[in-house]
Amino acid sequence: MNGAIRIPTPENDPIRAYAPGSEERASLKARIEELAASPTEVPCIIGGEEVFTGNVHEMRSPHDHSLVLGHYHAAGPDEVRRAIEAANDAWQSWSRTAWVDRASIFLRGADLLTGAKWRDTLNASTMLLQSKTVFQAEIDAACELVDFWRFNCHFAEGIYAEQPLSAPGMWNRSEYRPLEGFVYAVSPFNFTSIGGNLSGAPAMMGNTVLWKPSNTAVLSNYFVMRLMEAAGLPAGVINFIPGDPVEVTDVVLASPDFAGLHFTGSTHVFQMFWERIGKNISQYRSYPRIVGETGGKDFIVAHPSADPDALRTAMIRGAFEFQGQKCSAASRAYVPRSVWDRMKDGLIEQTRSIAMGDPADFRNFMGAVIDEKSFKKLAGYLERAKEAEGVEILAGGGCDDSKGWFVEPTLILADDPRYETMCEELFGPVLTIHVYEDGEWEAVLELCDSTSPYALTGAVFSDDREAARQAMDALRHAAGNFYINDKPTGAVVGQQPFGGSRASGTNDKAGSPMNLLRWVSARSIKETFDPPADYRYPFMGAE
Ligand SMILES: NC(=O)c1ccc[n+]([C@@H]2O[C@H](COP(=O)([O-])OP(=O)(O)OC[C@H]3O[C@@H](n4cnc5c(N)ncnc54)[C@H](O)[C@@H]3O)[C@@H](O)[C@H]2O)c1
Ligand SMILES: N[C@@H](CCC=O)C(=O)O
Repeated sequence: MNGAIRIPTPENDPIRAYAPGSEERASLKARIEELAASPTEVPCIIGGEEVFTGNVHEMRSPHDHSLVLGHYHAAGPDEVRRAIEAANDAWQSWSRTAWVDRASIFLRGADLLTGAKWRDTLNASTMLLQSKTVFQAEIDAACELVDFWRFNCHFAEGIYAEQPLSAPGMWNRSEYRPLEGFVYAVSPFNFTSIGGNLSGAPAMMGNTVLWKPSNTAVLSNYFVMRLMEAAGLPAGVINFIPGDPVEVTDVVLASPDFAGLHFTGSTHVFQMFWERIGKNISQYRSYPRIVGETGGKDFIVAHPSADPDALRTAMIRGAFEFQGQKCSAASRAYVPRSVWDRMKDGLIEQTRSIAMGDPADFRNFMGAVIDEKSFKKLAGYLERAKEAEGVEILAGGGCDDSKGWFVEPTLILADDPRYETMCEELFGPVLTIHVYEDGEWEAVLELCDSTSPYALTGAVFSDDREAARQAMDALRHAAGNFYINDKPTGAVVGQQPFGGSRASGTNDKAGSPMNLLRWVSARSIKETFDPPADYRYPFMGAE
């Protein structure tokens, strides 16, 4: 196509309210009922073909064990090899496909997702299999995914426009080539949009992809794959291969065509990937790009000038929305005694008032945690907290697995600021609070900075500008997303590029040009218009 094409200027997708009596509410509820009543058979999708491997696994709702939402067919080593072949075949044409054609597919996908058909399907499946409330599903599976695709097209346009200077007699150009090989996208259970972005971002930049979704989020992720196909994604560009993580990964990492890892998940899994890739390094055609956003132990630190009402609201929303299963969730708080005395009762009362249950009942604020493994891990922390000296459970602390994996929103008060729940990522609805004496502000900042190996998100609450500035400085490397007088969750694409450093990841900021740059390998092209025809420099030989 001739013409300097311009991507439509993106705007964040508005969050729908699903108000009682609204058409959108009725339509979403109908889709939830439909998906719950008619189980879905999820195949692998390899080279555009559905592959039913026969190695089937149930998909059960976390808030209702008896509800089977369908089965997915797991990829084994043969299917993974087929997916690598399909990705390599598709690479021949996709890596040469014009930017305008690649962009239009993702822009179309985003547009389709603003309509009821796809929006309801992605939201309903996220509510049913990941136990998200309507609001949490909407900001993730709908809004954030629309934003990832639209904003990334806009950012990619900026990358392609970045061109070098040309001295007289030449024309210099930067060509942003896709990587030579395929990208392996490995996504977590907790954000449907992350699956669409881990697979979509490299594909948008001209790469082909093997996408291994989390086994506890297959349903919504499968519909994301279907949506990309409906938007026109050619066969083999993204290959959807749910399966045993170790088995799938063994085959992927053994391929010389492995060119990049786009990972989001826990820190220990990412570190395992890094080690294995390092060990295999000499067998790859190129140095694989490694991008990983991982765990967090996200903090709220309050100054004596903090507004107790704003602080309480941020603690509750930051810690308990989506059952605390956000990498950004507030899980440790440092509160000065004077503020604590004014907020404690309200915090406990409001935490106890939280409605928990089936997300299909739109009145619930929380659903269940994702699976039995997570339930047991959380139950273990709560049991130990009940016994530990200097530790008090102020609200919650109970678990109930009779119908689903329900863990109560829990507030723990810990005298020891290095008690285990102040340091380790629990990934559940548990907030541990350490109360400090008002005069220890600077010491508490140092404590907050040094307590955990993570550095993902954090927030300071202060009505004193100087104190906020001190916190920003002292905690400069403690969080990749830092909030002043706001909860540490809920980053919006295009507004707060997301990611952390230290043990929290490579901080390549999902949904930003920094991330997209990892999926291209630039070629510098110099074209000389009138090449010299004599090897001697001008005036050579002259005294
Ligand atoms: N920093 C971020 O942006 C961000 C965003 C979301 C989630 N997270 C983190 O993700 C974690 C929660 O998600 P999760 O429970 O799905 O994480 P997880 O690490 O258990 O799984 C993530 C992905 O890795 C795969 N995997 C697991 N073990 C593997 C292995 N041995 N080999 C290969 N692949 C393997 C899983 O199947 C899944 O697809 C938390 O630690 C959270 O903080 C981080
Ligand atoms: N980007 C999301 C968190 C994603 C990880 O779970 C937030 O900012 O809350």
